[in-house]
Amino acid sequence: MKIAVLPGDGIGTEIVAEAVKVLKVLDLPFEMEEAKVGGAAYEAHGHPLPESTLALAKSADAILFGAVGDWKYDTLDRPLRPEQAILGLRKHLGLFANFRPALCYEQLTHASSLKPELVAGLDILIIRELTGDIYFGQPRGRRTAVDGHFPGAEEAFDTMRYSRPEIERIAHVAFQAARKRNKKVTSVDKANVLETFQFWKDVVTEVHKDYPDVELEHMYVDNAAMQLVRAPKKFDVVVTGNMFGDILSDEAAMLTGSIGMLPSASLNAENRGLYEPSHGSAPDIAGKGIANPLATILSAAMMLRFSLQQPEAADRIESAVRAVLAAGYRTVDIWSEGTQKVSTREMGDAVVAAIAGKTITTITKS
Ligand SMILES: NC(=O)C1=CN([C@@H]2O[C@H](COP(=O)(O)OP(=O)(O)OC[C@H]3O[C@@H](n4cnc5c(N)ncnc54)[C@H](O)[C@@H]3O)[C@@H](O)[C@H]2O)C=CC1
Ligand SMILES: CC(C)CC(=O)C(=O)O
Ligand SMILES: [Mg+2]
Repeated sequence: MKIAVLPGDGIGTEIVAEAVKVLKVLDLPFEMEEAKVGGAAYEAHGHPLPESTLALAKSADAILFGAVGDWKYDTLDRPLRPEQAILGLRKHLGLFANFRPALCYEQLTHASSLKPELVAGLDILIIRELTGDIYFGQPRGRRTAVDGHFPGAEEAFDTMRYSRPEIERIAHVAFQAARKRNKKVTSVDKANVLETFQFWKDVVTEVHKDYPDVELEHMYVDNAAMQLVRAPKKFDVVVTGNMFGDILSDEAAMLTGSIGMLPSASLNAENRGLYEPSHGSAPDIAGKGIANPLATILSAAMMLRFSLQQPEAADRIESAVRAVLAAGYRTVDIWSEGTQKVSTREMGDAVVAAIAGKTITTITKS
């Protein structure tokens, strides 16, 4: 078994190093091979997703990905920007189903910006369609407007589109996931304005006929954004398109305490997957050793469960994360009074120690 390790840029290298440490302590029969991606690959090879990196990703049983991007690349032509690497991997590998579980760990109830009673025990799953929508739709570009409010003016345009099979397959994923949970799917759309999302709603409703045991509700995205912070525990599985899912999952991250707590799995039809934290490369904190590595470590656990058939090892990682949080270890993004601020590396070390069965020093509240 081979894992392709693609750390990327910014905090990507720092957090992936901790996840790799955690995977190594499990002593499982797989090899890891690292390659550059994003801005790091652009610097080394002139392209954010070089052929060699793509070939490694295609040949591996699973991919552990950090994050890509930096403000300094924002003036590059779009095909050369670091973000094209992750978009390219999703497209080339057909990674259409993105699972973003938002769990509020008991110890982090007070780390959320919401009232503790709103988030205590939260366990929702956002399923984001990942290879369609306005992020991939063609045509797109710049041109001179021939109509609209300002004919003759320079304008930019993108294309929002979804085909029936694209919607059907993600809807099946969502209903099947809900069957293993609390049997409720909220399909988020903007059917009141966008034809693409009226179609989305119609197709999800048709697919629902195969799952009479699962409750389906439809919600407009603006309301969903509001309900997520009003009463998040009313959701079970949320299924939505690429752009709405991108935005809502960052919002949901704050229900868990921090974007540094939200892992993700992106799967294709063969259940091969790419595993990455839901956040980006965080250039504002890169190099400071303060990034929270837990989303990446928890993504590695998802990788063991979904792609590498190692559910016990995944459980061990998740239990270790609970143990270090219970012991009071906190990176700065989840720190609160009475807990211990630790660095990215110290958090990784604590998870490794917990897996190895070593006693973790409990930090007592002052
Ligand atoms: N999958 C990917 O590779 C993604 C890449 N990006 C790229 O990342 C770059 C930065 O984008 P932003 O909009 O700033 O989003 P971001 O997710 O990188 O950061 C947003 C905020 O969250 C904080 N943050 C993120 N991860 C954290 C962690 N593990 N621990 C503690 N704090 C954390 C950051 O410090 C920042 O204040 C851009 O180039 C963007 O395009 C953004 C999202 C996903
Ligand atoms: C390049 C972006 C589409 C990445 C992102 O924001 C995400 O996947 O959440
Ligand atoms: Mg995002």
